[in-house]
Amino acid sequence: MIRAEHVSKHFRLYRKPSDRLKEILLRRSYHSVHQALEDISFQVDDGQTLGIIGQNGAGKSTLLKILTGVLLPDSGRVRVSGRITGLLELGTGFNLEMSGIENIRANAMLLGMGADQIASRREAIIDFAELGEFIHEPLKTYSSGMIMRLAFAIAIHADPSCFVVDEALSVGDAYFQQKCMRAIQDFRARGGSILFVSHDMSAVKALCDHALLLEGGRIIDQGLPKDVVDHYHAMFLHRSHQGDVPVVIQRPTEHAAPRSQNSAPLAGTGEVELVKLEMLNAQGQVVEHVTSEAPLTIVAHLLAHRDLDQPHYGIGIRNRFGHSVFETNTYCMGQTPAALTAGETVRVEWRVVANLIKGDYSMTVGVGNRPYGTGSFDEILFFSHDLAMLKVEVDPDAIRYDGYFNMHPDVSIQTVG
Ligand SMILES: Nc1ncnc2c1ncn2[C@@H]1O[C@H](COP(=O)(O)OP(=O)(O)OP(=O)(O)O)[C@@H](O)[C@H]1O
Repeated sequence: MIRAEHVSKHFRLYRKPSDRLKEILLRRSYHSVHQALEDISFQVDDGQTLGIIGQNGAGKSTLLKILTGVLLPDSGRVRVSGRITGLLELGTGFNLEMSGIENIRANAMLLGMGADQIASRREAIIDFAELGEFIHEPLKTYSSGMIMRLAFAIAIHADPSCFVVDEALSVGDAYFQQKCMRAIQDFRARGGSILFVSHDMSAVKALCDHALLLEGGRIIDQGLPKDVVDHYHAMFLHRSHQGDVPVVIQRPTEHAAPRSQNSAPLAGTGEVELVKLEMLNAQGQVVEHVTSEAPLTIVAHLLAHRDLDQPHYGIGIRNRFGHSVFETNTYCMGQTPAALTAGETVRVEWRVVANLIKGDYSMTVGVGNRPYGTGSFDEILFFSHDLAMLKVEVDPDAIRYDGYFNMHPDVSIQTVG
């Protein structure tokens, strides 16, 4: 269990190093104060994973340093039941002149392991790191990925009760990253608590039980990973908007229930309104459920409150974890929709085949203007998730498959020997 209670931390910023000395000698202030963390409180229970997200400089590393005891908070306190380890400050305490084996001993002692414990875990650490003969070579001959292997192997074998997973994990190759993720999942299944700090929002949604969003050193949102990640994405839409009207970012208040079709958009200027969103079956009837593999038509009626010279329309389907199963927009599809005049309503009809596995899905709708790049827009007029729910049921006679969706494989089998 990890608990942070009202943790705050500031840094003094000096414009030049000599200002520190001047401050002492002249007894005048030569610094400005930067509040890196302000009143941070949360708890991660045993067997739980908390995702910490936020833009560069939001305070994530500072928070991790305080949790792991590398930095002291100005006020507030942190309580950790047991040992907290991770890859923070990758290889802190490693000696580059010493071999991998020698570093295992030194680093494990730094993490608080006793001599007997180190001796009994040594082979397991060496096996996990898979460094071959390099384990006998000095660390200065290692690549950053090899150092990460060693650091992770030691940290996960140090019997932690809390494990910090941060971007340092991405230094490893794909094979080792997957191995680490499996070890972390096992650790969680045994009751360990995990702090997961990442810019990979899909991973946050897939791995975490809860998430918190930091901005300017404060927690501006916390809750289900899916909702907090939506909020984070909405912040980017906010920033990318170049128009005159401020973007409205609205957090859904009720996590479980889908928002009504006329609720304010999650992000957008509000200059386009979603009047109606319907799903129709092959017979043109409005439905909320569909059989896997059946045709489905999604119809959005969108009312423009201002002229749009290059409008584009987007659609998305997400599963119950908030993972995007499919999304596209008319720009990505190479379409050039007609310009819209204020007061006009446009009917956008998407005809798809619901080749999805059984489950609950939700609809995303977006409207942008003036596209550029690989699917970005100068203006986002409307963008909202969870607008309508779709239940996909499985036809027992259909081809059986698992995963997210049916890729309609073509298979051939030959006897070759
Ligand atoms: N030792 C320090 N002295 C002065 N300012 C600091 C120090 N460490 C961090 N800061 C400042 O505190 C703020 C938070 O930094 P922090 O590294 O915690 O952010 P972050 O969310 O981890 O960012 P990133 O995603 O880029 O790693 C930043 O504005 C940073 O410049």
